[in-house]
Amino acid sequence: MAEHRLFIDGAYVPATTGRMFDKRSPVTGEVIGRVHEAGREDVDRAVRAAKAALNGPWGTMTVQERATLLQDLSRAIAERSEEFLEAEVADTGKPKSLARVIDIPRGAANFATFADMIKNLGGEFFRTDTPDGSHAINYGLYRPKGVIGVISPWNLPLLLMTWKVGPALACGNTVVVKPSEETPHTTTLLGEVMNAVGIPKGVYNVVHGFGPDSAGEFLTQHPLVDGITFTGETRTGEAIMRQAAKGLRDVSFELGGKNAGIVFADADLDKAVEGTMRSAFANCGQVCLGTERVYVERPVFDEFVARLKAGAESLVLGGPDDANVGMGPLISAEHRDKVLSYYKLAEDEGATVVTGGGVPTFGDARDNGCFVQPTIWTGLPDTSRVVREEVFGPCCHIAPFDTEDEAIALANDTDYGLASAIWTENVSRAHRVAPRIEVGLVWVNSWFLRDLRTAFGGSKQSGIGREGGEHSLEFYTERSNICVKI
Ligand SMILES: NC(=O)c1ccc[n+]([C@@H]2O[C@H](COP(=O)([O-])OP(=O)(O)OC[C@H]3O[C@@H](n4cnc5c(N)ncnc54)[C@H](O)[C@@H]3O)[C@@H](O)[C@H]2O)c1
Ligand SMILES: O=C/C=C/C=C(\O)C(=O)O
Repeated sequence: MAEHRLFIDGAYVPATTGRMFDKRSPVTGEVIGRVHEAGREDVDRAVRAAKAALNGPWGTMTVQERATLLQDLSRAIAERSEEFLEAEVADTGKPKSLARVIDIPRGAANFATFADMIKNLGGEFFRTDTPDGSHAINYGLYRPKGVIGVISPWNLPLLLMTWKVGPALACGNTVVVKPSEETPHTTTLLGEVMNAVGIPKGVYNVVHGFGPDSAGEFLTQHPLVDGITFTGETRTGEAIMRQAAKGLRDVSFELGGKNAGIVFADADLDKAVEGTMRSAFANCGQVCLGTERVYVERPVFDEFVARLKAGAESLVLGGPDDANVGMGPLISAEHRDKVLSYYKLAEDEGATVVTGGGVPTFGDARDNGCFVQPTIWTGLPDTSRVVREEVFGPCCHIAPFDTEDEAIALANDTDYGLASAIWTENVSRAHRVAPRIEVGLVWVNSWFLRDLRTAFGGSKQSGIGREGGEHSLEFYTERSNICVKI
């Protein structure tokens, strides 16, 4: 059975608490790992190691040397991709067919992309006239922010953790990562790769544990942590922001969503159905960008609902190794209880259950896992909780609309502002509607199509700040302006 220790100052160490917690398989419910739970003392050691590493060989490396190391790291992840794949699917239960094309390659790309970008980071320059008839020159420089606390979730563990660690290291910072308690494996494994390629000790540290009164809180409260980057639930973001307020530490947050898909009658319905299938059910609906509200123009409403229903009912459910499987389990029994509570609530609120709404039976060990049926509802009012709250499961509600303005108003009628997908073949309409959706990311005739140079993040309660491309470099650095009187 896998045992996940902490990774501090380049070495795997047990937690000083002596405590461990179980990691269960979402596919069968069996215990598949034991995880060391870091205490305040362990987190303090990790943060101090990260602080010290800023002044070690890492701190004096040239940008070119750092970028070369990160390219080596990216290649090493790709070379060990089968190992990362096994670790990721064991923790999450997601299909290998998905993790092989999304999670693991992005783990490698997140280092390569920012290794390239950092080499081209320029700066601003101004020539300033002075009253004595001479002038001054002002130029901007970037420094690493310092020790970055990285708190990551369980839905895309390696992808989302490296999305932060990649640019943080490219900018010369050091990190202490607290991965989700549900998915400790790939973050721990990455420590081996860091050592193998020669990233100096103390640059990458991992502490395991939970949030409140555990490693997450100890890390975000630590006074030597200079910045905190967090992906997870909106309510957790609020708690972390309070913790970061002490000492005025900077935060970058990627939070929840209640994302709308808008399907116009002029859409290519094949594309719209295929895209909505992925956005609602991929990763068992556990993607922050996923579509949980679909608005469909009335003339194609019935056909769209029927085709999405057929698609959902054709999905094969099961474990990671079966190539026919299109949907795995939810992450945990606890999360399944939450999702099933929304399935029940939808019925209590008067939904028509188009398909699903329950738990599949397999007649084997998977019955002890965390599977739920892909589920589609219609008929709920805009005020219902199921239409307003993030479920984070394989489900969506579909409602009709009659006009473009109505579709935009419905899409914007939410506390969240992460992403949206618009389906139309009318290019003018696409450009007219997309800017009016109050979200950080709008996809037209696609979903989760990523270019890592672009701004990524959410408005309203979906986040604070943007990461991606130059936005990541902005968050993970401090600027100095140097003013030289001539
Ligand atoms: N916007 C995005 O890019 C994005 C991406 C992925 C997931 N998400 C969101 O993440 C959520 C699902 O992930 P989750 O359930 O792991 O989220 P979560 O907020 O429960 O946990 C995320 C991390 O925060 C830690 N944590 C919890 N309480 C803490 C505290 N008080 N102090 C410090 N750390 C604490 C957890 O241990 C975990 O590592 C969904 O809401 C989803 O929308 C958003
Ligand atoms: O579940 C949320 C997915 C987030 C994806 C990214 O942060 C990304 O693709 O960089």
